[in-house]
Amino acid sequence: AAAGGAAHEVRLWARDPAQAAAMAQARENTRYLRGIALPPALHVVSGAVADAVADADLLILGAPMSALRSTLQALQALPSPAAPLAWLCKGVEPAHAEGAQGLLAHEVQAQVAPQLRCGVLSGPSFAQEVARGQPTALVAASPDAALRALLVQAFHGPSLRVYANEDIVGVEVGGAVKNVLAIATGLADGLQLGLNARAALITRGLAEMTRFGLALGARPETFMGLSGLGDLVLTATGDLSRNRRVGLLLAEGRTLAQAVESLGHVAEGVYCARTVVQRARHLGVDMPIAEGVVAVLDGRLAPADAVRLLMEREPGAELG
Ligand SMILES: NC(=O)C1=CN([C@@H]2O[C@H](COP(=O)(O)OP(=O)(O)OC[C@H]3O[C@@H](n4cnc5c(N)ncnc54)[C@H](O)[C@@H]3O)[C@@H](O)[C@H]2O)C=CC1
Ligand SMILES: O=C(CO)COP(=O)(O)O
Repeated sequence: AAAGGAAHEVRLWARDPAQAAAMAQARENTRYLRGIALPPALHVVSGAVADAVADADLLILGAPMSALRSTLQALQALPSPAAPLAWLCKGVEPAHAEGAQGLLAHEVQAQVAPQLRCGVLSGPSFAQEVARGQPTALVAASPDAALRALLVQAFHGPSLRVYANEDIVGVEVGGAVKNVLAIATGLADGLQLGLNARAALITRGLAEMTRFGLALGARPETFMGLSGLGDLVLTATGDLSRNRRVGLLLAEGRTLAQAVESLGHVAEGVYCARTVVQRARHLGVDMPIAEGVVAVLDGRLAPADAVRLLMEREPGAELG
């Protein structure tokens, strides 16, 4: 990464020592980013988390939502306070033993590591394109203005524009819900329902995302930004999306297990769709497209029947 012309010294910690050793030796992450050389200023390490984060100025968590709570707990348990942290996770936390359902990442952090200075980096950003240096715009969200500025300064560069937003609720809702909606457009495209159907799903999906976010205290404008409309358009239409590919595979007649197996990577929408819908119901928010996705994922509805039920709903006001 380059900021203000200066290269950062970056330590990439991987939990699997064998994987870390292979990356360090090949100077490439062959599983995720084949053909892209790791920059010389990036050092791959594994072992104790405390050693990996020692002396760091900024921590970035590039792992799925399922890893967030345990990672925050590990940072909270360090003998000296950890550096500020930004996560890349897009989703809501699955149900867990303490009973809370569908927490956003900053809500998990407030529970387990409230002293940590935290934020999220989000927005339309397929990893392969970012790694190739293709132009990308991101959003850095945190209630902490100094951390937003630190993230912008650290990541803004010739191929990466980073905008700051204080609305972490809206940014995290956008990142979570767009994954569920990308499964929906994958289903529709897999069924060859046409471009009109896809545009309708994206637009009415954005309305669902916005209703859900407003009920959680987000600002409406955030959903018109990079982490809302921006990431929704990317993920719902771009075939690099794992969530969209799950929808395409289900529409071909694959089972969910087969679809997940053939992807080989995490599609967060598969894990968070049910909890998003449960939390929305609890808040009294109507999310018919997300409900349809859950019914398909659960095997209660065939993809074509889910679309038919959406079309058969009572007519309503567009802005209602
Ligand atoms: N891949 C992409 O293009 C983008 C992904 N995201 C989001 O970032 C998050 C991570 O995405 P990916 O890297 O694609 O996910 P991934 O699931 O493919 O893998 C991330 C890495 O995290 C590791 N990991 C999993 N659990 C862990 C744990 N408990 N402790 C330490 N490491 C652990 C995995 O072994 C893997 O190496 C997701 O929430 C995703 O929605 C956001 C923007 C773009
Ligand atoms: O979040 C992403 C792009 O912004 C990646 O989307 P997928 O997880 O669907 O691949």
